[in-house]
Amino acid sequence: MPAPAVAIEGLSHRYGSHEALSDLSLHIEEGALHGLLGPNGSGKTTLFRILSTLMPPSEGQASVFGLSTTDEPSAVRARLGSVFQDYALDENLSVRENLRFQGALYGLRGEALQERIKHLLTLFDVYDRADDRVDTLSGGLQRRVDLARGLLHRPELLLLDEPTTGLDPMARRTFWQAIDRLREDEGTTLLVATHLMEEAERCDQVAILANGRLVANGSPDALKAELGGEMLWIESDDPSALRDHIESQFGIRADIAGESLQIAHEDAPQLLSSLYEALGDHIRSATVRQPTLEDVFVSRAGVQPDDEPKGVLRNS
Ligand SMILES: Nc1ncnc2c1ncn2[C@@H]1O[C@H](COP(=O)(O)OP(=O)(O)OP(=O)(O)O)[C@@H](O)[C@H]1O
Repeated sequence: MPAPAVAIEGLSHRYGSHEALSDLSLHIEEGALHGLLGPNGSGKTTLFRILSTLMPPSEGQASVFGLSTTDEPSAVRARLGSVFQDYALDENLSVRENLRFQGALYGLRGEALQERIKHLLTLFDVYDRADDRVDTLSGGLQRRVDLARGLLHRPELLLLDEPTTGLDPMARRTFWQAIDRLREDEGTTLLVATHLMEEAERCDQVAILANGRLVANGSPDALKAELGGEMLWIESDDPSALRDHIESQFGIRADIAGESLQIAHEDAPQLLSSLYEALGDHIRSATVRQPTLEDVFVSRAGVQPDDEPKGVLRNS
């Protein structure tokens, strides 16, 4: 069997005494679009730094297509590309100049480099802006140029760290269309950190990190099915008091999500009528619905997804 695109075994990382990653094991199959979800500070960037060979882990190992990130870092770097939140473009240079410069760092030059630049910019629908300075492009276009930059050397694995932060919904959609074209065209394996549930829904597999630990991993449908049955959302003036009542009187788990309580149950309507009977005074309103990935996140990570960090990009 070929090695998986990424194999992470027993990975831990400490900054001083703070454990940012804790005994993480995870495989990413070749050709997959694998999402990485987690609250702020859950260890996503730390994992990306280790995978991209920027630092060794404190314990455990990670390999990319069978190559160890610590023992064979240059071979790993040749096979992976990264597009991180702070994009790596020089705003004072044109799109083409940026890509030529980046290509040269990977030993690409001449006709082959020109062709590769043209191919990627055309694939991502920005070729008509090739000779414009980067600072004249909208945020959405800059992200697509940065994506082209990360792909110049034909990496088989691409790490994307919150690639659409700061973009409006339209620019986000266009960015994801570019990703779809990339997968069709080059079959690239993608690991993408995101805080957006609709982006995680697009992934074949989703891993959820909380406090440096892997708390869930599977396809979005499988993760939702694991919650079991339907979701009951209850609004209350005092969700934590209501949770304590429910847990002690009914012996079932309830998670607090903002002003609501979230309960997964195989017969949520029946449970709701029992709750109304016993604790009606504490319930402001309630809804029953099919589980979403956000429900999975709340249940596994124990917190609600973070709000979008404030971006400074101009959109379109
Ligand atoms: N260089 C560092 N020195 C000390 N602590 C660090 C360092 N980098 C990260 N940390 C801590 O390690 C933990 C994991 O951080 P990391 O940046 O990997 O999380 P993250 O999931 O990427 O967060 P975010 O979504 O906010 O980018 C956090 O508690 C963070 O404060």
